[in-house]
Amino acid sequence: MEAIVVKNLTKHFRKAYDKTLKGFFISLAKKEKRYKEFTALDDVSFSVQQGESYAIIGKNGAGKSTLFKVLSGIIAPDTGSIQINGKVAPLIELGAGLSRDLTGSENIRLNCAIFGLNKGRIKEVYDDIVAFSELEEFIHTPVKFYSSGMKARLGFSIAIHIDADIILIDEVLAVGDKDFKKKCYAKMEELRDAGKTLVVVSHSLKPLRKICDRALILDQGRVADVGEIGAMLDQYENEKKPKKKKQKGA
Ligand SMILES: Nc1ncnc2c1ncn2[C@@H]1O[C@H](COP(=O)(O)OP(=O)(O)OP(=O)(O)O)[C@@H](O)[C@H]1O
Repeated sequence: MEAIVVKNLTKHFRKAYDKTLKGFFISLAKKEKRYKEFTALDDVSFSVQQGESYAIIGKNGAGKSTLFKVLSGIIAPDTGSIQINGKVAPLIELGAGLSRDLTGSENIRLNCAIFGLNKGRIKEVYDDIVAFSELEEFIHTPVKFYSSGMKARLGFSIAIHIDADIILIDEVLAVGDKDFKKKCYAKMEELRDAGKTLVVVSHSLKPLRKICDRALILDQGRVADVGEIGAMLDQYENEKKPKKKKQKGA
């Protein structure tokens, strides 16, 4: 059975030509268009099977984060449909979902409640969340004083403990230290083996080879290819390599 079915998603953004105040008034006086339409997602369709570990790869600006935001319901697509079968834990932006003025501890309780855990279940998972995040010393400190790595630890730890069926992970591990990243990748393998569905965006391709079953390559908002992880990463890495200039006389 499919965990996620995405059909013909399109998302446009408006980009300002000239963001200065002067530019704004000049274009207003000239009755010019002040924005150009930019297509971040262009007719994107794919599906993720339940229990599958799925990578989304692509260059900077390819549309990966936009796709994740649409999948998590943070932004609406212009056209297309998304069907999600199961409870989603979105881990999409560093610190997203964490309230700056609340402590780590308060954020854990708040997020667990938002994701539907009852008091008893929150009590059960609370210690595991704190232990996995390794933030025991800072758990009563407001999150606004956390470093980006600390926020990533807390966010990841909450996301994997809220009894979700589908976990969306967007590059949040980029800021973590080496040991914590290793621990997270091992956890992701464990979650996959336990039958959870994972959708991962990362520029660190090596761990994806181990964790994921399939990958989708996004290129300028379009699906360039979908296939088995090894083949997709090889294809993507080869395309990324700068082409060697031909030697004269060669
Ligand atoms: N809110 C927005 N308003 C205008 N343009 C946006 C907005 N969000 C994203 N974009 C544009 O959409 C394009 C895709 O951005 P997105 O962040 O989805 O790419 P990405 O593949 O995640 O890139 P990266 O690997 O650098 O994180 C970019 O050109 C970006 O500037």
